[in-house]
Amino acid sequence: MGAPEATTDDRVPSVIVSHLDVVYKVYGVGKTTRPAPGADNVVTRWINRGKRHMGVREVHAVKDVSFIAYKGESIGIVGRNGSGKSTLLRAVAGLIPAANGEVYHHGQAALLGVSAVLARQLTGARNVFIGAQALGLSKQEVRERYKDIVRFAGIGEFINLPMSSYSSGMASRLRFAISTASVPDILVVDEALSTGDAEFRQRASDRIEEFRKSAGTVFMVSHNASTIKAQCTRAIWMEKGEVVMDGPSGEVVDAYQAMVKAEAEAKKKKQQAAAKKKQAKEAKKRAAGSGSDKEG
Ligand SMILES: Nc1ncnc2c1ncn2[C@@H]1O[C@H](COP(=O)(O)OP(=O)(O)OP(=O)(O)O)[C@@H](O)[C@H]1O
Repeated sequence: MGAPEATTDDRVPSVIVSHLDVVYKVYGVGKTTRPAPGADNVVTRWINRGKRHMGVREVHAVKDVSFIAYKGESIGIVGRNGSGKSTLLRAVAGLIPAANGEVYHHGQAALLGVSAVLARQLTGARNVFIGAQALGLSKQEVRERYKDIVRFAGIGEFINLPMSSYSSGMASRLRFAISTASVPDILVVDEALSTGDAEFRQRASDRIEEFRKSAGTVFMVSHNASTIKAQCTRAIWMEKGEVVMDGPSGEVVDAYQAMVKAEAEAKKKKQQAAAKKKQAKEAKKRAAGSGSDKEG
């Protein structure tokens, strides 16, 4: 299925993904390279000296993906584990290079997540400054927004304690609050809404919705398909690195969930059939055993 029909002609593209391929190279897997049979002689060994090539495995995580995202859209990516959702988001945020194809941005893209720069041994307060500055805010801007960030995180006095003493919910709330202190044109959210309590999730989704309405573009991944349905205007279903469906979030999520359900039912049926077969085999064995006992 193609991208959703334009409802108006004045939609403004924010991200254009054109025939995008992302390939990971995993080094050090498999066997060392061996010379071809018959070629293992002094000369080839000398030529290959020092080249103890470990195998390189390529993982083609995103395959020939194309779509256009518009301002004011929130796009959820659904798909099973390993289907390429996070890789696609990271490529959209400009964090992974394309092996082929292009990603064009109209505006600044940022992955929601400052985890990499935060330090667990430092206080939440210190991390607010580190994280917000990493997002490009000046010290003065962080000072101005500090109270808002802390209020949004809702962690009270804990802000003055090291982050290592936080529960995972508290840490993720603070990360979210810091990450959204500076709002880019294109916001990429990777599973941020799955943590925290219901109240925080609501506030987080309100913040994302506000951002979308102010003509930003939001991309998000969530393993919870209902989050995508509730939060997004559009969804893209990925399967083995390829786009299976792209359209209104309700339709795409329903189709994805129907596939997951059908697969689970088929698996259950297969397991039941296998169990039945095993039972029949055991019964046959027992019957044969008792027959030979009688004979004996
Ligand atoms: N850094 C990496 N190096 C090598 N392979 C990777 C790397 N990151 C992801 N992959 C592989 O790329 C494929 C897509 O992974 P990706 O994390 O994008 O999928 P996903 O749909 O987000 O998965 P999940 O739902 O489990 O988070 C998988 O086969 C994964 O093993």
